[in-house]
Amino acid sequence: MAAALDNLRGGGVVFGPSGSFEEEDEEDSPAVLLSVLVQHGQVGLCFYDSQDSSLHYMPDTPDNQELHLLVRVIQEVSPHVIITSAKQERSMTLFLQQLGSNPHYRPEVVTYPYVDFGLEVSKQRLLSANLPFLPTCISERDKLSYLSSCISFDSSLMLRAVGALLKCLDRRRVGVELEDSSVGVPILQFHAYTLKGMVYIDRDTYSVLQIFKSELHPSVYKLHSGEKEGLSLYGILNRCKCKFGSKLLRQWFLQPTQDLKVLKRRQEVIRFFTSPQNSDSLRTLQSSLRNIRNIPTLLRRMTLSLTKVNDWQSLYKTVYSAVCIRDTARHLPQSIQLFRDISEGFSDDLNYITSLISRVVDFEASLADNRFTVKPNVDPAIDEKKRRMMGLSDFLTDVARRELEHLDARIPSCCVIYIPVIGFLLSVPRLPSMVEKKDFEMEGLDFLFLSDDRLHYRSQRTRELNEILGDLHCDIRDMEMAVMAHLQSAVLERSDSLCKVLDLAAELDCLMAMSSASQEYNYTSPKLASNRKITITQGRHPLLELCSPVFVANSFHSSESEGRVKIITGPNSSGKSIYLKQVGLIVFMALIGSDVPAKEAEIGLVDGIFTCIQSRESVSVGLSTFMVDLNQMAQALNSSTGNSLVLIDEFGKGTNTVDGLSLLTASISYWLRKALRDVPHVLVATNFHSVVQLSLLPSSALLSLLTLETAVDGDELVFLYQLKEGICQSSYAANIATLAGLPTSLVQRAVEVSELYRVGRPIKRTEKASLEEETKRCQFVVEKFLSLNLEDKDLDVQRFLKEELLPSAGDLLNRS
Ligand SMILES: Nc1ncnc2c1ncn2[C@@H]1O[C@H](COP(=O)(O)OP(=O)(O)OP(=O)(O)O)[C@@H](O)[C@H]1O
Repeated sequence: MAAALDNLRGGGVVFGPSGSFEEEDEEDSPAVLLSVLVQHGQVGLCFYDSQDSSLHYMPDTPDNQELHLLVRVIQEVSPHVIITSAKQERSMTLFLQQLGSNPHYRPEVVTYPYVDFGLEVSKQRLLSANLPFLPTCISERDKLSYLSSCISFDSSLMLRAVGALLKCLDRRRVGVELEDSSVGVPILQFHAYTLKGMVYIDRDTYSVLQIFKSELHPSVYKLHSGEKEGLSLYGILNRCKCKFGSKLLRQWFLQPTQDLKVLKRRQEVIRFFTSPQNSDSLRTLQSSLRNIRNIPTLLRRMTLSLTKVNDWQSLYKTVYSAVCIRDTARHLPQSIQLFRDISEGFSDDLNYITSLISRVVDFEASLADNRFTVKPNVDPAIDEKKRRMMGLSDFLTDVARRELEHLDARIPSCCVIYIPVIGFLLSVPRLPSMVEKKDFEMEGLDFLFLSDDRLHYRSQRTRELNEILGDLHCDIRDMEMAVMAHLQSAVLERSDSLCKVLDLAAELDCLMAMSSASQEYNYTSPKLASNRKITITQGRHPLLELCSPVFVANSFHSSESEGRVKIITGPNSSGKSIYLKQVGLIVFMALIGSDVPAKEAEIGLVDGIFTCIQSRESVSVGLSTFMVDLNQMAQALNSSTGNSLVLIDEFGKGTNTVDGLSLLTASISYWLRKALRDVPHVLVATNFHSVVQLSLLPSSALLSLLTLETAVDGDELVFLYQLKEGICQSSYAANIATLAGLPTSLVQRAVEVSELYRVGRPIKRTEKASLEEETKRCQFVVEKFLSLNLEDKDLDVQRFLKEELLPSAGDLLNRS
């Protein structure tokens, strides 16, 4: 971190510690104020740029111990003021200390009490901020709804940082110094900020694409977190062997990148391990990786001298395994950067540490005694003391015999024992006559205690033994602790090498995990390019293909010549959403360096994946489902660029059909009317067939219409899941409803109403009698008919038919 921070140079004005400008002639220079909060490995930040009065926010993102991400943000933004909480995590304190020691860049650091970073306080500050683009009469509730489309309310750390930033802006009156005090600092626009090279993906996208999916564990009360990973992309790719590998993989998932250098570094390793002839190396390395333990925790314990026997064992195993990994990596092609880094980066310090530990620590004895024990021949003084300890029992028997000669004749036997800290004692059995404490007194002996019906005394002889032999046990212990302290400092001196092991081992672990998944699921290595083209040949959905016995692969081509805006229509359940998500997932996988489920793929790197797919209702701001939809659409419309991927599924169905359809049409038209280079890759799945049937969209070479094939077999609708060009002519809703098990009569009535509605004829209400009544009526007619005497000359059959049978039958016919 120190090196990275040393590279930081402030641009423009440098604030002095007092906040005053140091360069007078730059009094009007714009200022950038950055507010940041770091908690539990996550960074939430935002900054205000006074040049255009804009507020930029970065959704909460995981960062490592050294806060590399924050360093990069500060490098890129060069804030003049950094606002943070007075209550900080250790990583942030270290970060600020390092920042203070950089002579080239000295931003002013402002700390506010932790309460200024409260979530509710922040929301209130945001609501009362000067937002000139909002109408003055807007209600607080509407304001909150509107703001939730400008700034991500899901990222609580970032939102809390916004609160502190607004407080600072207010206090300093940035840009409104000469205005009346009632005029607040204006915020003219909100921007989502992503580091150069990073890809924007919000939390909803992670959830709808099932990149992560946490499920509550059934035995939740037994577990700490109570959560486990459900069926998700992370779940199927995470085959890491060490905890740090899994952690790094999660970070890669949360920070997809456009950096071709990084991605190609990952791809070359995956390509190597997916080749069947290298599977032996993969297995060898994976078995060594299993032993890599949490090095930072071990080192921290060492600095606090809290190292336990288990820690020494873990450290030894870790370093020994690291040496094995290095030896294996040295035999692998050194043209692959990671193997070269491991061969060179795993230094001889590791050999030194392993040989030192194995020479010094007696693991067997340590485990038996549950304390650090030194092997023989490490320290002659310890060996000598231990020898004396060993010979002590014979010697003490001798002493005891001589002591017995001087004792009261009633005492049948005695022994001399050694108790650590207390020293040597004379131990004699208690006689039946010894009842009271005064009975324990013996001449020339000092009574100490009674235990197990034995009396313990200090005698002249045991006093002498204490002086001559000292407290042997404690001495040995102290001396061994001194050896341990030496060993600790020898290890700590080489902590840099150990930390490097962890970083490279975690990277290797992730890449081998991704290689195993790629091999098992038959993925392919995508070609990465920095053009604006995405070509996926016979792509598959990585999760559905695992659950479905047959999966139909589909291709995706998006470029200026093949169209960048695709509208997919198709009956319900025909596979539209799956196709949309599969494209999103394949692009995402390419952006983390993974292989992808397709026959071939060429992915032009995208700067963001925006989704407008129904996920969950946002409880954080109390928005309706439709409002969440609109927020997502607003985000996609406002923030996507010509290099983004936008996935829209069923937008507009949360409101009245015509309004939903209009909003969807207007949104697609907005993109189609943009300059060619600004049109993102857009994929829209919709059940509003009128969008294409009524030709509501402007004609454009960038627009292509796709549908998913189905076939009708008699009354039955068969889904073929095959994508083809064209428009879906019917929703086949009736067939699907029957497939779903709705009563036939109900479906028939729905078809009838739908047809009447389509041709514009009146729809009459039906009042159907209950089945019971109908059966009664039928029975009545049949009984009447059977009771007729056809031979009766007076029988008026005509009357019977006209007056009794026909009205009942007509009634029945009308009702059926
Ligand atoms: N390519 C495919 N191969 C095999 N089965 C598929 C494929 N695509 C979809 N399916 C199956 O079809 C089901 C429905 O797919 P999906 O949810 O994508 O339909 P949809 O067209 O989006 O429906 P709706 O319009 O009702 O949302 C999936 O759960 C899956 O079982």
